[in-house]
Amino acid sequence: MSNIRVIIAGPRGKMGKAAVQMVESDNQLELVACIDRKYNGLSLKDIEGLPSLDAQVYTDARECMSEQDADVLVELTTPENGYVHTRLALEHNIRPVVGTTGFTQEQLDELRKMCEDKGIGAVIAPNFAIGAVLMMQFSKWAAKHMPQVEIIEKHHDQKLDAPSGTALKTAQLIQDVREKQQQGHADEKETLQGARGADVDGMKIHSVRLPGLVAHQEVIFGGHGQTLTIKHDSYNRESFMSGVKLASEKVMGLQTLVYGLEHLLD
Ligand SMILES: NC(=O)C1=CN([C@@H]2O[C@H](COP(=O)(O)OP(=O)(O)OC[C@H]3O[C@@H](n4cnc5c(N)ncnc54)[C@H](OP(=O)(O)O)[C@@H]3O)[C@@H](O)[C@H]2O)C=CC1
Ligand SMILES: O=C(O)C1=N[C@H](C(=O)O)C[C@H](O)C1
Repeated sequence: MSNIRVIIAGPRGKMGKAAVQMVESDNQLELVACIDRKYNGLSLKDIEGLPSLDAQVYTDARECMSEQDADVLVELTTPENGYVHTRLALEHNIRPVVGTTGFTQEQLDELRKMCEDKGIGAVIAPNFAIGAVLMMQFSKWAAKHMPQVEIIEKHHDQKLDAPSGTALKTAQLIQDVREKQQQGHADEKETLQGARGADVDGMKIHSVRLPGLVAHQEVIFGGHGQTLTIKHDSYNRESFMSGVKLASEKVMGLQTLVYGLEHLLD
């Protein structure tokens, strides 16, 4: 089988660097180019701190996608740029594999429509770590039986979006099995705004940002005389790479947009 030709957007970022290394060491995937906002017209090997690879680097995403005969775009930048790159990829019949979080529901709906109109696949995964995918699925199951639930997500202090994509996806999965309901005392009042966190149908989401953290989430369920905590920790960016690899392979056989890695697991 021929290689899957990959463009990576954001190769100098924390996730981008890990993705470049993963693709470099993989037999099925081939890095053909990168999209970087600082460097243009160089080879990856000319950029300090990146592997010695010949892939060409572009600042202009449109130029990159027009010139390169690529199969997949691995998008790991920022919410704003990520959306633009994902649209551009679909316009060029390049399948997006998106780790970037912070897209709005309207943007997701628009991208899904583009995929369906064109009959090509895309994967948008709020979390590529298998443990996080299981944490979300277990939480959905638990919420059927213990519907009083709060989510605490903790991330490094360079993160742009809050709450995290993982926390939002967890809340959406729980919404599928839980009726909207008031949690806490009916007369509860915040004496300091924000004390009770963000609200999704009565379920609260709390976002912690501190140096030293990578990506962590606890989903806490309360019942009579008991609590259940489902917790996941990513300690490094390699934890996400088997998911990026799986998505880059599976997206080749999709004709629509898949939101969440769970849809690609057996
Ligand atoms: N789905 C998942 O499993 C995971 C998703 N994420 C998400 O991935 C994204 C990236 O995270 P992370 O690597 O930690 O962030 P970083 O800030 O470390 O990296 C982002 C990179 O994108 C670059 N960039 C910004 N704009 C552009 C552009 N227009 N063109 C090309 N490159 C651009 C930045 O460039 P510069 O260095 O010049 O600023 C930076 O190098 C975030 O949205 C994060 O939430 C993170 C971890 C896991
Ligand atoms: O920005 C991050 O770091 C992460 N972002 C994703 C999210 O918003 O859920 C995935 C993971 O939590 C790391």
